[in-house]
Amino acid sequence: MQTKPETRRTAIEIRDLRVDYGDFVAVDDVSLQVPAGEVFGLVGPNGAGKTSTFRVLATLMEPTYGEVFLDGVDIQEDIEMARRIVGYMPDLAPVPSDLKVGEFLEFHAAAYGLGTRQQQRDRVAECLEEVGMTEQRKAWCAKLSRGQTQRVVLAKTLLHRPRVMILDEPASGLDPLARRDLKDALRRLVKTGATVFVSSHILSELAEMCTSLCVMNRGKLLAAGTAEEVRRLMGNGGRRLTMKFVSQAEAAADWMQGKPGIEAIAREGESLTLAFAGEEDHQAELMAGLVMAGFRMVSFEERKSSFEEILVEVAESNRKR
Ligand SMILES: Nc1ncnc2c1ncn2[C@@H]1O[C@H](COP(=O)(O)OP(=O)(O)OP(=O)(O)O)[C@@H](O)[C@H]1O
Repeated sequence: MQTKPETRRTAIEIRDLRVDYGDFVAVDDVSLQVPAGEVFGLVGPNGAGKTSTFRVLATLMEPTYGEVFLDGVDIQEDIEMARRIVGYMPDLAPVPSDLKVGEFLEFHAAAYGLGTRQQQRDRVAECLEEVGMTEQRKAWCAKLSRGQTQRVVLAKTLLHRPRVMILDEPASGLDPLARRDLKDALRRLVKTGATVFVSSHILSELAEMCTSLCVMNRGKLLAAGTAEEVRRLMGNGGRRLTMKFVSQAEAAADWMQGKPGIEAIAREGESLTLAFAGEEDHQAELMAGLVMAGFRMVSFEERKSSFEEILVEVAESNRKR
């Protein structure tokens, strides 16, 4: 029996979002849909426009133009409802040094109007448990480590049971163990039906915790999808071809100049590494041509550019401008 594919509702929809600071365009016509239940990553180098995008989603800033829908609610039409839906954890959010963890969270539970005092305390206990900080309830905020502080701020973000969580660089400065705990907490959250949109400028931080992701650079969205789809889209199928010759590598490099798909050739001794973006046919013609021209090849290896390499190239191309 065939089952109908499940269509998931869209938790975050961004349409033609633009954010200007004076003459400077920080977010440039970004459109994106994030299905419910995802841990969705936003990757980009410093200054890409991640925080500006997130601040609009969190209703902290009005866009120059564009629309944002959270769980179907137009955040500019119904800001009150949007604020009930969204939970925002800013980059390096401060915690008050003169409060204990429990006091800090109870203050916010009261500010959110989360029922009676007892219900507020119970909710604080649940959120502390969710982030693995139950034992620190009586600790002074000032005494917390960086990872513990991040977790307390995450607990604060969870208090009002947001259906859409916007987390700006939550893993920055965390050690691998704390990152794993964060990943587990996010996975648990999406199982309860929440959607998480999380940013980082370091892909490896996100790759392990996200189901899908998008890449932003200089205000523009470059690609979105699974890590593999994004790699394909951004790398333009880019791959490295490495070949080793018995001799005459330099002559082989001359012979290959200008052939279809070759973007760059680097030589090291009798080895050549090609940045190659051509079709498979071009690759086959290249190999056959080399052999027919009499170049004696010892080995030939194809390697796809890793996603991290593509991101580094993006960041470096910014620097060169
Ligand atoms: N209030 C502001 N006034 C003027 N320019 C701003 C303002 N806020 C951000 N910018 C600029 O907008 C661009 C995008 O900044 P944004 O903070 O959104 O990027 P980001 O991807 O979060 O960067 P980072 O990873 O460094 O935090 C940057 O060039 C930044 O200098």
